[in-house]
Amino acid sequence: MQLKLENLSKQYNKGEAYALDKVNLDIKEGEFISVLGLSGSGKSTLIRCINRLIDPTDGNIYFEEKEITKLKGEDLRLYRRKIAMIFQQYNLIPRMDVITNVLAGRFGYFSANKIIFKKFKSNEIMEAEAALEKVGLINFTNRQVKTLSGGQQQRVGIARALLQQPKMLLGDEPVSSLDPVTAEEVMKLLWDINKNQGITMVMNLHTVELARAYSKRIIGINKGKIVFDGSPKDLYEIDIKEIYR
Ligand SMILES: Nc1ncnc2c1ncn2[C@@H]1O[C@H](COP(=O)(O)OP(=O)(O)OP(=O)(O)O)[C@@H](O)[C@H]1O
Repeated sequence: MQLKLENLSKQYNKGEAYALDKVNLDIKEGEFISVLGLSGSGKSTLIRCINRLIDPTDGNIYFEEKEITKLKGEDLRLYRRKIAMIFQQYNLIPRMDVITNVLAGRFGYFSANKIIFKKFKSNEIMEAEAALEKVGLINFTNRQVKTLSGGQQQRVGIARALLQQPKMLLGDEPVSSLDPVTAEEVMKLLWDINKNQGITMVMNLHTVELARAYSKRIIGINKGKIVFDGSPKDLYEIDIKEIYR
């Protein structure tokens, strides 16, 4: 198993409802998983616990058989390099050019200052160009990010994630800000990367249609609990009602 969650719970504030409630989940290397649920159901909390952007209140997380629930410092940094993330609002530096934004992937989770003052080596630049080639943006390396369309910006986000050479890619509603056609194109790109590079995908998605079309496994969350875990063909109307109840 690549990732194992055992009774994972998250309560942000004492007395409040649990955002995640005793979640158990096994993820194999190379899976393409979509996570569905209402706004506030706990989708973001789930993926942010996986990459330890937030600390779970209870339970355990194992990655490649190693417990990572309480990693700190350098160990946590090394773990996070293996788990890349893409976001609904892309989280790029709009004023900077495409290639610099991609090179930020070198830092895993980056700070703008570090990038501005960093001199990159030629092999790092070649890697960034290769990532841009993969996402179809090789002719945009010197363009300021803010001049790109939403779909192109998310491609930059994906290229940046690839530069981390991750084993798993997490997406927090990565196509929710895009029009339906562009959303499909970005999903197709993620699907290709999953197929060709074997990177495990866990994507929070906002439509059942996208989840059905691009993932092999769908996880439905309602009020912090997993209420569906199966293949798209086993997702019936009654399951969808349960997820969006
Ligand atoms: N930093 C926080 N502090 C307190 N409560 C939080 C925090 N982040 C999330 N929550 C709460 O935890 C619950 C789950 O939120 P989460 O963001 O994980 O849901 P989601 O399914 O990703 O929703 P959305 O699609 O709207 O982002 C919600 O009730 C939310 O209000």
